[in-house]
Amino acid sequence: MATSKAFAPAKVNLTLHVTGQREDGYHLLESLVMFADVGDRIALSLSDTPSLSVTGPMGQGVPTGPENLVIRAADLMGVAAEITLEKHLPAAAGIGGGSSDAAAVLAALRDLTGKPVPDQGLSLGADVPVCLAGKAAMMRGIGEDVTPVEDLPELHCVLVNPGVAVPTGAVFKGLARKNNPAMDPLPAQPGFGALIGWLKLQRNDLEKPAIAAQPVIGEVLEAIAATQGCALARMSGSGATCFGLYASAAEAKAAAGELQRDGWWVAAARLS
Ligand SMILES: C[C@@](CO)(OP(=O)(O)O)[C@H](O)COP(=O)(O)OP(=O)(O)OC[C@H]1O[C@@H](n2ccc(N)nc2=O)[C@H](O)[C@@H]1O
Ligand SMILES: Nc1ncnc2c1ncn2[C@@H]1O[C@H](COP(=O)(O)OP(=O)(O)O)[C@@H](O)[C@H]1O
Repeated sequence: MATSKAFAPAKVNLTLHVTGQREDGYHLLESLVMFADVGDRIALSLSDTPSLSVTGPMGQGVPTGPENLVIRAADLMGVAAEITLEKHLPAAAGIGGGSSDAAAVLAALRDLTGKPVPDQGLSLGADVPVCLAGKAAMMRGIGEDVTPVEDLPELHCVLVNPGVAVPTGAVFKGLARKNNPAMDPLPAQPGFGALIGWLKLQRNDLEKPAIAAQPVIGEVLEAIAATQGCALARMSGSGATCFGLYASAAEAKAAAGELQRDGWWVAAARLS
C-alpha cells in the first residue's frame, strides 16, 4: 500500500498589508511569508476505507470529521486515504496550521498518484497556495498569486500564542479601512539588518482589529519586544500568534524561555 509522511510547517506572515476588497468580500493582500521548522506531522496511505485520526499535543478541539482540511484536501484530489494528523501547532492561530496540513496532503497525494492539484488548492483556503509552494514567498491577490523570494537571510524567531482563537473573517471585518498603502519593494538580497530595517517600515494591518477583539495580543507583543535581542515583534496573519525576530538561534531560544506563561504556547524556530 502506497504510504507517505509529510511535515506541515507553521506559516509566518512577516508583513500583511490589506490593500483593497473584491466584490465578493475577500480582501486583497500583500504579504511576505516564510515557513518555520516547527509544524504538524502527517502520515497517510491510500486506502479503500478513508479515515482520520488526530493526535499530538495540540490535537484537542481540532475537527475529526469531514470539515477537517486534510479530509477536504483528499476529497479535492478525489483520492481515499487513511490519515494520521499529529497536531503541534495551535489551531485558528494565524500560522496556517489547517492550511499547511491541507497543502501537505495535496502534495503527498499528487506525488503518490500523479494527479495534479486543482487550482493550487485555493478552494480550501486563501493560504493553501503559499503553503503548497512551501518556501519564502510574496503572496498577493487573495492568496493565489505566489512568487518565491530567494536570498533572504537566515532568521530566528519565537512564536507565541496566548491561547485565544481569533476567527479570520471577524478580524477582517474589524478593519477600519480596506485600502491601506501597498508594501514597499523588498530590497535585493538583504542582510539581516537591511531586512529588519525594511520590515519595520511595513505592517500587519490586521494587528489593530485583532487586538481590539483580543487585547491579550497587545500584551504578547509587548512581552516579545522586551526580550533580549528582539529586532522586531509583530502579529502573524489574523492572529493571535505573534512572532519576535532575532539574529541568532541562541537569542530566540532564550526569549522562548523568558516568555513562558500559563496557557501560552511558545516555540523557538528557524524561518526559511
Ligand atoms: C489572514 C491570512 C494571511 O495569510 O492568514 P491566517 O490568519 O488565516 O493564518 C490568510 O489570508 C487567511 O487565509 P485562510 O485562513 O486560508 O482563509 P480562508 O479560510 O480562505 O478565509 C476565512 C475568512 O477570512 C476572510 N478572508 C480571507 C482571506 C482574504 N484574502 N480575505 C478575507 O476577507 C473571509 O471572510 C473568509 O471567509
Ligand atoms: N487540520 C486542521 N488543523 C487545524 N484546524 C483545522 C484543521 N482543519 C480544519 N480546521 C479548522 O480551521 C480553522 C482555522 O484553522 P487554522 O488553519 O489553523 O487557522 P488560521 O487560518 O488562523 O491559521 C479552525 O478553527 C479549525 O476548526
